[in-house]
Amino acid sequence: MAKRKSGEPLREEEKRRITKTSLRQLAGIFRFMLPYKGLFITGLVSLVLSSVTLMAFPRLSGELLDIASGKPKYFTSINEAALALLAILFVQGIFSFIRVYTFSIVTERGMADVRKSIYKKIIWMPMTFFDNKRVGELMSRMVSDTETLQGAFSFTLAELLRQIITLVTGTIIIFYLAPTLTGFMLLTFPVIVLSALIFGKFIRKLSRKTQDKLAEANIIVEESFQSASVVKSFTNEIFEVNRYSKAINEVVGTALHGARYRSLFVSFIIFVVFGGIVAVGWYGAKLVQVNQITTGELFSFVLYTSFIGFSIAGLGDIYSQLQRSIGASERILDILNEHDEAENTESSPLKLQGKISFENVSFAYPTRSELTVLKQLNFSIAPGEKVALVGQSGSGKSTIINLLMRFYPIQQGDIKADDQNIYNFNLTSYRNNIGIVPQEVILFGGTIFENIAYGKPGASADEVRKAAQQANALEFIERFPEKFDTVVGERGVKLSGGQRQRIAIARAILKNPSILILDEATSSLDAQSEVLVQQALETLMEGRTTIIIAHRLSTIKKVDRIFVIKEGMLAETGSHAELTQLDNGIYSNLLKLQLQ
Ligand SMILES: Nc1ncnc2c1ncn2[C@@H]1O[C@H](COP(=O)(O)OP(=O)(O)OP(=O)(O)O)[C@@H](O)[C@H]1O
Repeated sequence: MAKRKSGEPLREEEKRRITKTSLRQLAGIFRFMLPYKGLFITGLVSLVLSSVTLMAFPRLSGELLDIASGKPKYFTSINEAALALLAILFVQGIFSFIRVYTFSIVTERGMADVRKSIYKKIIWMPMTFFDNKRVGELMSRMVSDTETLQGAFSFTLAELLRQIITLVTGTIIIFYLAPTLTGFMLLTFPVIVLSALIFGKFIRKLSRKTQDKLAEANIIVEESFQSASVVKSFTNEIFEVNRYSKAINEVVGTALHGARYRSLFVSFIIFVVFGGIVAVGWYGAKLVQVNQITTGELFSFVLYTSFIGFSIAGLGDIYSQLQRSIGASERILDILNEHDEAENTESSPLKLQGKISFENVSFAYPTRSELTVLKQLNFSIAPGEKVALVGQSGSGKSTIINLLMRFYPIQQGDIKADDQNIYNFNLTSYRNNIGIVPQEVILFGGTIFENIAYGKPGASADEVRKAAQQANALEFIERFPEKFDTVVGERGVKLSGGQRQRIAIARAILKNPSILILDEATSSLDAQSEVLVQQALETLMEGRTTIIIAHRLSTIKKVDRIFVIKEGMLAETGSHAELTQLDNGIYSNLLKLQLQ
């Protein structure tokens, strides 16, 4: 997710009206700053003091000129005035240091708390949440929204306050210093501000168009790089180059169209602003001539107005930063207010025997409520029994496992473990009793040791070694130069499919669950790996209730019972021998197909 720079025009979805309610949204995030409120207030006070102190600077600079021309007001010598200026710089330096440092502490710590809270929230969300959200979207919540807020708390809010202080005190001082000149200047002001605002808005619209075009071109890059194999297999390199060139040419066209107006805008602004300066300078010089103000006062006036001018110019950017921050805090609060699965009760030790029963279970995924995936499903599996789920793709096998894992709430019926409703257990205690060896083994980027110990965080080296041995993994691990410390995953050694499966088996052995779920890999391993994996699985299955989503004949033959699932219902049950005897049975037909 690209970081949005300040000064970049806001996208339509980033626009937020700054109202009481939207500011309250931003304030909602403030609760994360509350633990550091003492520091935050110190920062605020330092900010006010440093801004106010700095406002003495233009006046004292003017005083230097007045002393030189023999019309001193506050000091008698240039040296004295220069020393006072240095003292002011020094004092405001101290205040600025305190402000920046305290704000940094508050935002770094506060935002770390926000990040931890979002992460904790998301990782505890139920599966339905992950079905609805894309990982990229969640990442941007974690990365760019928190970054925007960090900017808001460490910089934007402070800047807003500083600009307002400068604007208000600056205007009061120039009114006091040279009322007629200020009056004259204020007359020229609306013309400059209004024309800049109207023209500026038009220019921003144009530059947003360029950005949209650039985004379109970037999508082509992203898509084609991600699907490089598709591009190549269709030999569409030239087609893609042309597509990208066309998109980039459009960017240039739109950008140049905008550039014409931007160039006009820049020369216009320079003319108007400097025109204003000339007008004020002309009028100021006349006032000096008739001794209504001193040269020093005119100089101070010019400095103050430039301070004020910069503040006004900065406010526009701060306004869009604030809008962006309100959007970010809205999205973050939305996530933080979601209902997660974290339970208030401590997980207690629970050791199930492993009896499983589905009683009249009907289910539709929350994201596709119109499709009933499981229909009045009934079955019971005895402790230690081995069952294979067989059925066509989409028949509902994985769904049965998802429900057993309590990934989704069911709409009808009961799922029981050891004759108790599974929804009555503490979720963590319950899931601790189930081990899964998935079809696609996903290893984390750490070492082999860490990946096996994932099954039992805090496991000792001996336990991990023993699990690896039982999973037939020890031999290949020992052959790596770094043994258990070998880094797997994205970087480092890539493990073969069979090796990855054995790591997953070792992980499950270490977890020592009463209920085991094996989702057989569809892609076949070479004969030797297959034997090693099978042996490891048999060790793993010993004494555990096992449900296998079966694809291989060799596994199916060995199980106690086979459940044939058809369209979310149990169509046939029995042992391999029993089901093969059925004339025109689904299982026997499937078998014939496989054998063919
Ligand atoms: N997360 C989900 N959200 C919505 N619908 C889903 C979800 N997961 C699966 N489905 C739908 O539920 C039905 C059953 O899918 P399921 O994954 O249980 O089938 P399966 O028998 O395991 O298939 P396969 O052998 O291909 O893995 C399918 O129609 C599928 O499209």
